[in-house]
Amino acid sequence: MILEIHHFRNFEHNTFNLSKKNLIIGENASGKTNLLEAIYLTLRGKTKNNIPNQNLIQFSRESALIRNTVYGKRIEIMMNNKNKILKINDKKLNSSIKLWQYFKVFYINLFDSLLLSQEPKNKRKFLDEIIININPEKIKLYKDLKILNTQKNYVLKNKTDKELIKSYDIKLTQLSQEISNLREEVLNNVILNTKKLLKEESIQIKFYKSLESKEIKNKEIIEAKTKRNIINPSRDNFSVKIRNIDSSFLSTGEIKKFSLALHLAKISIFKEHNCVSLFDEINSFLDKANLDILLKWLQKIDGYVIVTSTSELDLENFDKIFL
Ligand SMILES: Nc1ncnc2c1ncn2[C@@H]1O[C@H](COP(=O)(O)OP(=O)(O)OP(=O)(O)O)[C@@H](O)[C@H]1O
Repeated sequence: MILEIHHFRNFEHNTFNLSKKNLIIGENASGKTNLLEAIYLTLRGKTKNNIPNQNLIQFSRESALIRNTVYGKRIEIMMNNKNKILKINDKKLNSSIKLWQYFKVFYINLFDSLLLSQEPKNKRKFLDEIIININPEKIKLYKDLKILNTQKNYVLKNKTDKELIKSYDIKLTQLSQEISNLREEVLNNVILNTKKLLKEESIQIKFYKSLESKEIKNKEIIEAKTKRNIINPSRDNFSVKIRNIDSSFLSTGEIKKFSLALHLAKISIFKEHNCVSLFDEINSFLDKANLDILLKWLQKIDGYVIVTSTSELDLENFDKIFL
């Protein structure tokens, strides 16, 4: 991977020649996160948290440019305060969604390493990212769901056309079931890999489907009262038990260990060679034994693996780059 960065955050003009496995070492504020953000931006057309352009362009500059040559593709992203222009092999891309077909990208940071202590929305996001990486066409399911949801909400607020609501419910039920089933399927794969990774641990993961929740039984009353559609998969969730103890009772170190194990298990579903996995300072709070288990697994991941840290890590065969 050859990464060229101009006027992006703390990088003035920098070129990085990255091999398949890299450990980026740098002090606080040396630019580790910015480097990973730059890579992610070229592979997804936006930063992980959708940061606006003006915060990405270097202070007092008008524009930023990043080029990335990876897996036989040359991606270029130029941004100014108003827009981003994305090119792939010198051809302009109108939608960044296309990038999902070319690359599988995973970016795990401190926030992701606390997944098990987070709200259900983030757990659904975790599963949806896997689904779309497996098959980018599935984005359409989520788009269709959003449209139907908005339309039904409009009907609920403005009319009392029961027949129309019924027809929306049929379509919404199908879509919700399809999304929940996909989530359950990918979660089962993640569980399998997590169990392989943490050989000695007893880990139980349970998936809850929205359409099987108790709210659905009182659908009519709730919808009449709130004027909002509840036939959707937005109450899907999963719970994790370790040695029969719910994850909410785990220590911070344990939450990190098991959350990272889930992320590593997720990435190891992808055996293709167009994967790029980025890990931003995931080693804090972990004791040596747990860190060793995770680093061992990390070394088995296919494709590009780029890890940042403020200090050396025991990663054999990783090239070291000092910022
Ligand atoms: N738009 C910008 N223009 C110039 N510099 C910026 C811009 N945005 C952020 N920075 C600076 O970039 C520097 C590096 O930030 P970054 O988050 O990449 O550091 P880091 O190496 O990940 O640090 P840490 O180890 O503390 O997480 C910071 O000093 C930050 O203030």
